[in-house]
Amino acid sequence: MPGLSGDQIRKRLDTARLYLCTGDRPDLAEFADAALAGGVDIVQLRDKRDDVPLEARQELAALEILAEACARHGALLAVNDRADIAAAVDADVLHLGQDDLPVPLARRIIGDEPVIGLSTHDVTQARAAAVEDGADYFCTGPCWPTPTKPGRPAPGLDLVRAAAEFGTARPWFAIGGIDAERLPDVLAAGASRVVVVRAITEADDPAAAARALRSQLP
Ligand SMILES: Cc1ncc(COP(=O)(O)OP(=O)(O)O)c(N)n1
Ligand SMILES: Cc1nc(C(=O)O)sc1CCOP(=O)(O)O
Ligand SMILES: [Mg+2]
Repeated sequence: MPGLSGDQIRKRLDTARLYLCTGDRPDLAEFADAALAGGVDIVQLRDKRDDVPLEARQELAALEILAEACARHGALLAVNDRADIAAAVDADVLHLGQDDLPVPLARRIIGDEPVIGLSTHDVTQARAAAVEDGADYFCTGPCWPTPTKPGRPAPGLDLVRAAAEFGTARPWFAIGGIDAERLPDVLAAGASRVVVVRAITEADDPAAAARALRSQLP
């Protein structure tokens, strides 16, 4: 099946509100189907148990499963960190952190079609991601300290408020410690898009958990 064009990917990114990062798991296909049915717009494979990334072959196998689920639901498939893997699987999205490959170098590897996202953790980084050429979207966080990213200091909702004040047209997402109970505070701080891990991956009913988040988003 041919992949989405760059224009199609950017249109879907514009309307995306709920972004899920998930590790590999034995029920990955069923889990992804449930989360996507609940309203997830973008799914990223992010498997860093004990901070150790997956071997490339394992990552490819898991991404093949997620690619099928995303295609079934019209969602975007995201690869974390690795431009080579994103290019190999024709991913829609490559997500980079501040210590990963710089955006222009990753762009050389993946070409013009996929979108690139960038993590930011303070106002200087967020402003750069909002105004400079390069990233197509950015994330601000963590909103709360989170065991999913141990040791990462949380700038909290102050960074969300600052990002909202930029008034950028570039899509941006709040991340870190967000669940259905905390989401109203994140929205009140000015975000309209969120990324979650545990709020869906640890839910007994991933579809219901995704719905509980999606129903609060604009
Ligand atoms: C959508 C999204 N936002 C932020 C991150 C975190 O990226 P990074 O800081 O590179 O940390 P790791 O996830 O690579 O451990 C993300 N992966 N996805
Ligand atoms: C992967 C990641 N990146 C963050 C950042 O601030 O860039 S916070 C985070 C973990 C988010 O997991 P949860 O929803 O379980 O708290
Ligand atoms: Mg990274």
